[in-house]
Amino acid sequence: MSIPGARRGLMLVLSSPSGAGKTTMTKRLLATDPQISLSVSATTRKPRVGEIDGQDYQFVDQDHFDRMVQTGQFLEWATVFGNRYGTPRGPVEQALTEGRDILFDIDWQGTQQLRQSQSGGDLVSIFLLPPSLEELESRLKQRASDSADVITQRMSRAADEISHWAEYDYILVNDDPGQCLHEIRSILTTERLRRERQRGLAGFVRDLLAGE
Ligand SMILES: Nc1nc2c(ncn2[C@@H]2O[C@H](COP(=O)(O)OP(=O)(O)O)[C@@H](O)[C@H]2O)c(=O)[nH]1
Ligand SMILES: Nc1ncnc2c1ncn2[C@@H]1O[C@H](COP(=O)(O)OP(=O)(O)O)[C@@H](O)[C@H]1O
Repeated sequence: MSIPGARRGLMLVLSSPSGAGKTTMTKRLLATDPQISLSVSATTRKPRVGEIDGQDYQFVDQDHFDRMVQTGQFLEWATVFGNRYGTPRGPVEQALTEGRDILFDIDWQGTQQLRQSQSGGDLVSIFLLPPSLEELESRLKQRASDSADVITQRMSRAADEISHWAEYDYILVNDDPGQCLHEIRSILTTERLRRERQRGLAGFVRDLLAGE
């Protein structure tokens, strides 16, 4: 009798208003869980100091992005803060087929599109809230990667982004980062065990009952 092990991969989405901690949680999760890999988005945004092309984002110009749209290379794409962001289709489809999990740091527009896609059943979505708007602003300032204008623009969009909270499966308040990571890992552990994701269960139970 073989114990069921292989399962379908899942798509774990992390969304939040800018500055609430998606990138921080993404990096910590990737560093502690070898079974999940990041969907590297393409963007027309300019790289921040320390961001690596091909690792944090695939940085492309507007023409290149348009060509990717026209040739159907995106699973979803959206305009956020005046820049375009999109999820390349190929690596996601390959990961799911091979039973590997994939992590997305994308906004509510992208999450809606993934939910409606063919792979919508493989989606698990988490929305991160900041403990307060004051704390959100102080995190954006402390990150020191954006100009004052950009920070104002991101703060003015925060309420709009937060208004989509109820579209997500799980809501976490990112106060203590260690606690938040623990909660994300707990969700992942539980979702991996869902009956419909486990392959070979029916055969396992049949053999179990037959005493084999
Ligand atoms: N729809 C969509 N949104 C994305 C994608 N990649 C990043 N985003 C979102 O775009 C927004 C801006 O990202 P970024 O410029 O890195 O700033 P951040 O908010 O500080 O992470 C965030 O809400 C990201 O989650 C993508 O491929 N698709
Ligand atoms: N729980 C937390 N407590 C305090 N600071 C945090 C926490 N999570 C993230 N930060 C800091 O806040 C800033 C914004 O976080 P980041 O992960 O870049 O957010 P996002 O990707 O959602 O825009 C960074 O400087 C990060 O180090």
